[in-house]
Amino acid sequence: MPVSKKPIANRKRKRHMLPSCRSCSTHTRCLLHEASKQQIWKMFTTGIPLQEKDGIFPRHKAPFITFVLGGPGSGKGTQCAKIVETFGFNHLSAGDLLRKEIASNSEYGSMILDTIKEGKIVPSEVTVKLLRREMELSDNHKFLIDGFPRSEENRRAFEEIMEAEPDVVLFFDCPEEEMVKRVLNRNQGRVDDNIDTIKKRLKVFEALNIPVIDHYAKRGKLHKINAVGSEDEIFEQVRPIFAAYQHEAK
Ligand SMILES: Nc1ncnc2c1ncn2[C@@H]1O[C@H](COP(=O)(O)OP(=O)(O)O)[C@@H](O)[C@H]1O
Ligand SMILES: Nc1ccn([C@@H]2O[C@H](COP(=O)(O)OP(=O)(O)O)[C@@H](O)[C@H]2O)c(=O)n1
Ligand SMILES: [Mg+2]
Repeated sequence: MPVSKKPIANRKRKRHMLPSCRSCSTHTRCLLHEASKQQIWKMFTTGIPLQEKDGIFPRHKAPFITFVLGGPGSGKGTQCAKIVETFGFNHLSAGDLLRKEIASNSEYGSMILDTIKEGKIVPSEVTVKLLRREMELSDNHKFLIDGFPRSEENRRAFEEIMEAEPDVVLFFDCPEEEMVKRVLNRNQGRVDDNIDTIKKRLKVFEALNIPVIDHYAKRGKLHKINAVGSEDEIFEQVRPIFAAYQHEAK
């Protein structure tokens, strides 16, 4: 699955420009600090660029947020790669960020690993912090947030912490049989790509993710896509959605 193509040097430069914080010992932890968050999100939500005196490099564009939903193996990651290529979004996969956290031996690593093996949902606070850090570091204001929110708890945590809502929500609708087949053939060495975990994940999807999908359908934000067909056929359903928003998202 593709990760951000942003050069590392760029990330370091941005971190360095963030305000130093009396409560935190490093610039990285400072990203999670309330004051920094409020400044960035004040600008994100009002669209008013920050001044140098605000302590962070001025940005000029409000974020354009897309949530990408669908069951395990429905093709979210595959279609996100195509959207990135065609429309230039920053792809943030919640699952990839959690897996990176495991690989980096973070304090949450073993809890995340156990949760993923069980097909359950990691506490929202952890996932939203990871997403927030990536969004704060991004030079790109167009975000594809893949595999999130997976529960009403995820959704509410994002809204509260980020003080933002998605502009667009995509739902890749795929029959269970097809999802199971795809996951079992995925071949990426994932600990959760086995029949036991996939069965649990499908139950969790029905119980926790469908209510989120219903929520956005009621709010008129949901774009339901038939996820059966070739990758290109599916992308031809996705393309017009972003083409219609292209002016707004620029
Ligand atoms: N339209 C498709 N038809 C068949 N296989 C697909 C299709 N789209 C993706 N796949 C394959 O299915 C597997 C799951 O796709 P992925 O994009 O990882 O889904 P998700 O992120 O929703 O779990 C991958 O091996 C991928 O190559
Ligand atoms: N918002 C999220 C996203 C993923 N996850 C965890 O990460 C696992 C893999 O998510 P993923 O998005 O990479 O999975 P796919 O739908 O791509 O197969 C999920 O089954 C959850 O255990 C989570 O807890 N919360
Ligand atoms: Mg995925």
